[in-house]
Amino acid sequence: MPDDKVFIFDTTLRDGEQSPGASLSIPQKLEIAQQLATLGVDIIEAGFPVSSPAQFEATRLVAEQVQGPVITGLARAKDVDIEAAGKALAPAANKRIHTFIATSPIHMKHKLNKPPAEVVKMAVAAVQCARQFVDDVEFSPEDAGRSEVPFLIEILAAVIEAGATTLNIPDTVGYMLPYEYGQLIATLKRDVPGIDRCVISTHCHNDLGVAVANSLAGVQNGARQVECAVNGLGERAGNAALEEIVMAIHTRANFFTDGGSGGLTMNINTKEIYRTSQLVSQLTGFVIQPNKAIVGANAFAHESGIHVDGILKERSTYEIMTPETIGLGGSRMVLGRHTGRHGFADRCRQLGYKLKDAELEQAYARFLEIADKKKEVFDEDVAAIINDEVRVVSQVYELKYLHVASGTGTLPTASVRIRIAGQERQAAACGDGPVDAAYEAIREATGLSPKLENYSIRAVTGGKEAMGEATVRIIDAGRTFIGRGASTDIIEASAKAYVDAINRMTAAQETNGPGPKAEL
Ligand SMILES: CC(=O)SCCNC(=O)CCNC(=O)[C@H](O)C(C)(C)COP(=O)(O)OP(=O)(O)OC[C@H]1O[C@@H](n2cnc3c(N)ncnc32)[C@H](O)[C@@H]1OP(=O)(O)O
Ligand SMILES: CC(C)C(=O)C(=O)O
Repeated sequence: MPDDKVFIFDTTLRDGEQSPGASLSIPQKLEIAQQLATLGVDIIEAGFPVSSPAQFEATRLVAEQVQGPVITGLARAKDVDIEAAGKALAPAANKRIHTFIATSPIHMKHKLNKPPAEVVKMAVAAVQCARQFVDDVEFSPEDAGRSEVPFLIEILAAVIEAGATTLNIPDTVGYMLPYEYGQLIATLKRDVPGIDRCVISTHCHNDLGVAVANSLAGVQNGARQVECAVNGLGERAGNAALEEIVMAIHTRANFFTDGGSGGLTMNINTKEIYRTSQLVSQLTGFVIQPNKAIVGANAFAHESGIHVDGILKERSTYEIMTPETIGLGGSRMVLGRHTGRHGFADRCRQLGYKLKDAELEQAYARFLEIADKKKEVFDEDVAAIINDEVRVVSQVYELKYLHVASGTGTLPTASVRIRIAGQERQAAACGDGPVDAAYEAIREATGLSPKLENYSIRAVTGGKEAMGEATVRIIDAGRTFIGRGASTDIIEASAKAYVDAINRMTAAQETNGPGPKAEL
């Protein structure tokens, strides 16, 4: 077995699913298992077969249908558990039984109510029983992190003799710190007789927020299997997050020196990481926090002026890995109160605006005012800023009067009066809702019917006096125009936005010049 390969053991479907509220149906488990195989994990822990008929069936179906990874199931050090695991795993081409028993004084005394010698006997018997079903047997001394090291050495030596092939060292309650966990792995690797015939594995929980750091310390000290779960799912604060482990090893491969061979390898196709993370989040309903490493919405987002400037000049100034490596389309440049001139100018260019220096300065000043009021400034806002600040459009159409009637059991109707080049025209119309009715009446009054492509409204200020700001995007003869309107009355804001877009469309038609992507 090459010593520079790290095996990724995914326990999303077993320990991950033990997260309160994360339960998955059998088809959902199968879907995740197939994606884990596409991601390239080496081992999938599909469930705890004895614990329920659904767990048994899910493990059996994963064993039957998922090709590639080794499929494993968990079993206590009890014949009934091991037999259930053996049966559920039978259809798998590559299978492993993972059996465990607690070894810490606290667990042995209070939970198992058994003396250490009996625990050793149960562990040995469990491994021997598992070997009757499979050649590949993993043993875990549960709560190893709080176990006495001489006892760990004794029980691990005994299970190796009994036929265990992987020795997993769980920090079950996330108690250990990285240096300590690394030293534990180094000690076991050095002192357990026969351990060189086995793979040493980490299984770290995140109660102190150091599950990934502990796992990496384990790898640094000779562990070559890492147990982890997608998005860090798992009991309590979760397990080591698969995506973080993989990208740490991928990005810093040479840090984990390995007898001079240069670095560590894995079987993972990192480009599948984002897709896998999203799938698990959607199916479990566990939302990913925006600042989560690797897969959070902000993991490859930049807003601060100095950072964006650096990134635009050379990506590696602020990105230690590329978003493409995990299967994302690219980095996200967010416009907000921290954006600098370089970032703003770049976005204007991307949107198709060619601004002179003075125009850019004027637009940037207005942008900062808006950014101070909003968390994020969108492309539509940039278009509106440039429209308002830089390109003053003549108001051919002006909304003079608007009346809307709508409510439960009422057909929404609107009447408008619009001033068009000095003359006023009135119209009334019905619609699917008050905004639709108002737009229909405006179309009627102006005689123009551009296609409405997008409509959005949001509160610009807080409280019950909040200003609503409507943004519309209309299309005419293949050209897009953005209009904006603000009012404390959201229907009025919507009508103003539509009229604004029509004015921009009319101005562009009059000059008939080639327009950028979003017309001014
Ligand atoms: C650290 C971990 O993640 S361990 C895995 C945790 N996962 C789960 O618990 C999965 C869901 N669990 C279940 O479905 C159930 O708890 C079962 C089917 C496993 C067992 O259910 P029950 O038989 O009703 O027992 P219960 O869960 O209440 O208690 C656990 C029993 O197993 C014993 N036990 C716990 N771990 C082990 C072990 N590794 N080997 C042998 N016995 C064990 C306990 O001492 C207790 O035995 P007791 O009844 O003699 O006191
Ligand atoms: C069963 C073992 C590996 C476990 O989940 C733990 O100790 O956390």
